[in-house]
Amino acid sequence: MSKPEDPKVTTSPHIVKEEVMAAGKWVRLDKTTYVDPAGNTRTWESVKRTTRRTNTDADGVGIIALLKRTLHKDCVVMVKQFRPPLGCCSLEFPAGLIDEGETAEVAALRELKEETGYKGEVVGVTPVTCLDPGLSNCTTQIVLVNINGDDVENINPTQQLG
Ligand SMILES: Nc1nc(=O)[nH]c2c1ncn2[C@H]1C[C@H](O)[C@@H](COP(=O)(O)OP(=O)(O)O)O1
Repeated sequence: MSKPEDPKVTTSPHIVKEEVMAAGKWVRLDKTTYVDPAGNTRTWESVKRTTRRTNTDADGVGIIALLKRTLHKDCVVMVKQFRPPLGCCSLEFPAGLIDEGETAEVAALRELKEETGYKGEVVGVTPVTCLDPGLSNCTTQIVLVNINGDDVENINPTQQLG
């Protein structure tokens, strides 16, 4: 039993090792062994994407795109798509993985064009965020984009999905 005069043990939490439990083409499941802040060695089941590019901290981008047109209220552009992990359609911000050599800004404009047909202009980018850190190290940057809806290129936008 510790006595009041005992020095308090402090530990910087850290990873000890990661073992692959299952691996697919897009994601893998790791057993992560780590030391917690109290100094206890524990394990955690962690999901990781296999596709993260070199020289980037973010796996993907989410795009908040504002469609601006003369004599119209501004609209936020959303996409509806079937999401296999959910087993149903999801209404969501346009999004996608960052390709090799792309910045978050470049990836955002490419994904916006592919998913909505709109040509946009980047007006802001967030730092890297992790949306579900208890499950996965998957990270995202949110990119803010304006779309000039009066531009002739944006009058009849067409998805360009592969
Ligand atoms: N977790 C995934 N499982 C898959 O079987 N396939 C996946 C996963 N994540 C991405 N992909 C595939 C699906 C697309 O062909 C490409 C690009 O995806 P992304 O850029 O993320 O675009 P969205 O489908 O709009 O998210 O990767």
